[in-house]
Amino acid sequence: MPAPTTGPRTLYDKIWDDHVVEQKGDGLALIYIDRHLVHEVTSPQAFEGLRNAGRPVRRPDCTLATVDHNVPTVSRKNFKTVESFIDEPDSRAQCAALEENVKEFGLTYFGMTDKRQGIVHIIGPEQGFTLPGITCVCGDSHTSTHGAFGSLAFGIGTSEVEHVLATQTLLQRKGKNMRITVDGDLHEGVTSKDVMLHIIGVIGTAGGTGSVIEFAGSVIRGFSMEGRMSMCNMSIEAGARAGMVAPDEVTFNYLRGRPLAPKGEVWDRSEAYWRSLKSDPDAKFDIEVNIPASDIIPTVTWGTSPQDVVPITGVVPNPANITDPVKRASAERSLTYMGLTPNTPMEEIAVDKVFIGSCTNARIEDLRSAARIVLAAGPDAKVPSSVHAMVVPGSGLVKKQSEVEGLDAIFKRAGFDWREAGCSMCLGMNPDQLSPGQRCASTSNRNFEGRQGSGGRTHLLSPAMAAAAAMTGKLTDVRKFLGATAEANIAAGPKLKLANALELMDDDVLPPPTPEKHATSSHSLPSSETSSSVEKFTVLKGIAAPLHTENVDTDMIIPKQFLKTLKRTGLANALFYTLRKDPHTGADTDFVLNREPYTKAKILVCSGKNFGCGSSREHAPWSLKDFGIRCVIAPSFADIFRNNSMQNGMLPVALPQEECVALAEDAEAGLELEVDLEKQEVRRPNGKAPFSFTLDPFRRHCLLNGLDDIALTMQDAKAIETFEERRSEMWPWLDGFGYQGKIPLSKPNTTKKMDW
Ligand SMILES: CC(C)[C@H](C(=O)O)[C@@H](O)C(=O)O
Ligand code: SF4
Repeated sequence: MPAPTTGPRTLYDKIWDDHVVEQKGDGLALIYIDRHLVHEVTSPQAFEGLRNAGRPVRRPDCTLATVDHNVPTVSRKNFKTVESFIDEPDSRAQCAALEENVKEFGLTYFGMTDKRQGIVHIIGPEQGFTLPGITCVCGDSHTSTHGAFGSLAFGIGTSEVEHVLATQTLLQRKGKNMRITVDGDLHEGVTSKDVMLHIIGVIGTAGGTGSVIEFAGSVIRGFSMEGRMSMCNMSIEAGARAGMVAPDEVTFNYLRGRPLAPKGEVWDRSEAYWRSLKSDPDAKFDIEVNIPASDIIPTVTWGTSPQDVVPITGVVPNPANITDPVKRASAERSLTYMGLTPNTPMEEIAVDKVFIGSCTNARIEDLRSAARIVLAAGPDAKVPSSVHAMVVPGSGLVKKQSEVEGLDAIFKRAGFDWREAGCSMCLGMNPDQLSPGQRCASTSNRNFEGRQGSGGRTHLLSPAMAAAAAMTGKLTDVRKFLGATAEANIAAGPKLKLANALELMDDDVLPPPTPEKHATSSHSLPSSETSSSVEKFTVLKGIAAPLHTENVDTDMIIPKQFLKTLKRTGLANALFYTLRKDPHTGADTDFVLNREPYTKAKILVCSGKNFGCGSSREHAPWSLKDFGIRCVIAPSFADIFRNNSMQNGMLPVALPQEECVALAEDAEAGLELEVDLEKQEVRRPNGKAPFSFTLDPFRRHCLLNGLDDIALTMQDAKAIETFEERRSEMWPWLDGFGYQGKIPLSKPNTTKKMDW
């Protein structure tokens, strides 16, 4: 057994210690993964890797798949097959590929006709697949959502998806412990979404980089599981690897009776363990942030980064007041993109679309809070004809519950569009998209350029605020929908029958999955003979392209339309597509990578902080590599992007900002740089002194030798088997996740109290 952290421990330390299979030194460890969620966008290349290597999925009983990003949200009444239902060929191909893969590898799958289908981060908790104390991963950045249960949950790239499918483990470096405490009383109208947007505004989108955030304080304790999930969901927008909340009565009450949660005596045992999952009173956090609840009022974003927040009572900021030139230029660009004039009151901004949905805010409580505002507007209030407002429940079960409760009728009566479950307009990989110039009040989590559709403008806000915007046609302080008149309108509205979600989960027995081709292997790892596909990185000399942008998000590196590929290659043209192509003519712009000599760049030097923030798409490093860039130099990197790069033989070099600025000047002059990984230095032209950098020794060794993680992990087969034996003894509820025959299933407990 590896040595656990000594002394008082944080919740993160405890979960980490409980999952270390093999300590690799220098903070790096092979950790066991208890739960793996899979969706259609980031899995095809991983399954292909398994297929090519003849590897089975090691733990189908710990793996759950669904389709969410590409699915159309129109009625499925006439659904026959994915092939006939999805018009767009690439979306169709990705969904069809997942259907094939789950059959071939024998995985449990909630497909488009299954009422449990939905956004991967909604269905995991809903089913009780997500549990306290577990490690949970998915090829998706918002896996952080599941941390709300007191689990260590984080997004991974496609190479890591393959690694987990094959070995049920991951090589991970332990992050920093960060605690954000929100204490005090919240003002009326302030929700968990406002709290989180406010936090991101305070710490910035790189504020949590390298850390796992534990959310604490009376405000978080007072939130429901839905509220906690919304907060942990957006930990990724705060730059963190994961977010978590210690489990408590709220958590246990939510989980009790869920189809895949432990039952009977096993429940009692698991609950006793879960109660030990909290940070020790003297545990040390590397970073502590305290936020007074009284500082927060309903919040909305004005720009193209989630940190661009302002109270709804505020005005559009004026870039002229920003002294840092990179930041000022970014703000100016954002305002131009958003079509906003400095100093405009936020409440004067008219919207064309309202989107209530996404893994941040498409749970039952979110829809109830939006419906409440619609009711508060009065019996005859309607969404103005200039606005298209849509509600997209996060899962088939959320949809069903809302319909039993009558929420759909409230929305439809007021003129909202009521849709089927999926990611929808959060990202617009399906037909739900903004047109250029359209402005949307959105309950999702990212307001990046082009996120909801090329040229589309996104303002992030809470479900209640989104509903208020839908009713008025402009961004609106939700507090205008509170008070005596609002209460009278709600009281006079339709009587709602609050339903119990558990009663709708009648098909709680999952058939044991049976693979069509690959035998499942629960106790032996496949051989490590497959040759490594990772290119060695030793010395790289070449043209460096300068980039002066803060927060280079992954949607900017490669927009969503290119995520529909089933391959890892052919993405060179997709790199920085929206910056490289004129949206109207399709002609090349004068973006740096379109100019000589940078069309041949091998290195990218970014002078602004936070390169690669946003999604877990490995397509970002794939497209850089395909273009010919194998090294990015920047002041800081988002964690997932950094990992994804190294999985592909690429080197992310973090240097102090002033050194990045100096290298960008060399690059501007068209001079070559030389990156030497052995010596850990970046050599500059004209005899200027080199800059040193450090990379952790293990990753450096792997890159220098072109070693691939899966082959390395195969060598730890014995340790993994030993870990699994111990896991079955200590946490038996983690084996089999409720498959018939493993853990006896009883009918759900239906006594849960329901509140608005
Ligand atoms: C497609 C997926 C890789 C991506 C993510 O990781 O976040 C998506 O869910 C998103 O929200 O951009
Ligand atoms: S952030 Fe949006 S696109 Fe990504 S998983 Fe959540 S709902 Fe889907």
